[in-house]
Amino acid sequence: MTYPGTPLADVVRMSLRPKMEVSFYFLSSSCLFLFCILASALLLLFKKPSSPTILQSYPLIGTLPHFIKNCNRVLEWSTELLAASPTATVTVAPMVFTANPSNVEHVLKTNFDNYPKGGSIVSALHDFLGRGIFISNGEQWKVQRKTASFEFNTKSLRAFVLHAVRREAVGRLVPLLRRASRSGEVVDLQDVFERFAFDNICSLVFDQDPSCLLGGNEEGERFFHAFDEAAHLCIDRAKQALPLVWKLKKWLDVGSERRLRESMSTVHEFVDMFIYLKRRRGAGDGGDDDLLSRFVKNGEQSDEFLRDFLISVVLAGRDTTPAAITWFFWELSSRPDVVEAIREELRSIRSKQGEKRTDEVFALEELRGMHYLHAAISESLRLHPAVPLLPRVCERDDKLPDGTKVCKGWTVMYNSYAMGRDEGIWGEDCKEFRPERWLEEGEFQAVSAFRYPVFHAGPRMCLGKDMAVIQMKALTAIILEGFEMELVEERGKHQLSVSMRMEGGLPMRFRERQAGTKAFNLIK
Ligand code: HEM
Repeated sequence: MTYPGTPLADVVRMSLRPKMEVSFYFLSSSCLFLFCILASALLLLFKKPSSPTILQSYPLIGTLPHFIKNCNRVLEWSTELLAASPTATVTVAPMVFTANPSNVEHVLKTNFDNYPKGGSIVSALHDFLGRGIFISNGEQWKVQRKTASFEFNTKSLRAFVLHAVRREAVGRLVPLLRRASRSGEVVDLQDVFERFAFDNICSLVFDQDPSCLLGGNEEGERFFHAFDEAAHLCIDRAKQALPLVWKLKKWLDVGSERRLRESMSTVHEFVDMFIYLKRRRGAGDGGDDDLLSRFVKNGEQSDEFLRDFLISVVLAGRDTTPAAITWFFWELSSRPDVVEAIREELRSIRSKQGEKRTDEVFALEELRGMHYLHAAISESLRLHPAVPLLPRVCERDDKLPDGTKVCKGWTVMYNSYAMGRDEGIWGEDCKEFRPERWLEEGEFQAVSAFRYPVFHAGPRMCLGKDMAVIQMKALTAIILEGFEMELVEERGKHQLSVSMRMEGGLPMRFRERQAGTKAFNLIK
């Protein structure tokens, strides 16, 4: 394994530090470049774009000033532009933003091969994810997708997921909320959900329990923090308007790039160790329902393949589900009517169970039957998609269904946040949180994934969708049956990282419910 910070980079770094000898040529061309950027940024500040769908481009520097001005608010910026565009598509060459379902279908399905993953996000994540499913294309992606789809669709994996959720919820989450409700302590529910999800995904992927929710396992905490830091620093790379800056820092092995190298190396060490232990113990010996055991048992994949694949899966599932459920609980905190409707559905399912089961957690089939809860979760994801913006890179010149021209090498970015708030797709009440819009005669009705690409769409659609919905339903049922909750500080601003988190966390106070289930003492 080679990392940045090679001997050559060290030599250069050492020689640059004492006296930065900058040539006259470099200095003058840098000044000219900076002058162009400043001049254009000023122009941009005082001048309105001439067209709502094609943003102004400047001599020499093209659309760079737009990106520099908005690189820390790409989501808000692109949403504003899309709302003002009659076709819900805006060109800021070399980028096209779209919230148009026909364009989304074209890019994600009809012309799938022409829009692989690439660009700044892939180069930013490459050191961390290697050739993992999340950023690979072509044959490399197909092989992983095929094997993973098979495993993700097995009944035994779903049962395993639910078992892990129950164990974590009943053994850790409920006692934690009970303690907080008795002491009056405020709980950051976002942090709780993130720790819960990390424990959960590590059980599913490696059969390892870092017990982050308990906060008691030193090695588990080290793994949790290293993963968190590596993921966030990679995304910070992708957000920079000038990738050259992070590439230079990486080459010099300084600042955030040094921290990133260290955290990635910690994550890689842990995952290598899990693979080694699993191979040594032999899959089938003990717990063999986790993904790593399934891959070790079924194939002859190399350790490197396994590591890249597994880290990708952890990344895909670790941030998205907690972000989604945090926003859901934020919506619930101001909607007692929705909370009551969910409780009513839970009561009605419990009443079918008969007396002997009133203190048990719900089974898979019962969770599937929760139509209103499914509608409420989908409604929250519509307004607060965990992955609000996704890019694809165009391989050959193309034209989108609405007539937008896309040149080779350009990035097409679809914005599911803007799509979720689009009147054309959802009607006049599109800004309202109204779970009923998903129900027909009490049954949940899905919509086309191209109009609602919250879990992506087409051949690369999210593999963990069902699993995530099961997890969110089970968790919500356990919390709402057992506790009343109250938001203690105003929240609602988003913070864009691996997924769309809530800025400042979600501080909640809990109170045990008299009418809640008597105990959560059984793990089925
Ligand atoms: C609410 C929760 C979730 C949301 C909103 C979500 C959303 C998404 C989205 C938008 C993508 C496309 C990403 C891209 O192409 O760059 C994706 C892909 C993926 N997701 Fe999820 N996800 C969720 C939970 C999960 C979970 C829990 C897992 C695994 C246990 C998972 C596994 C994956 C994988 C493996 C891919 C890559 C698929 C491929 O490229 O072929 N996801 N997800």
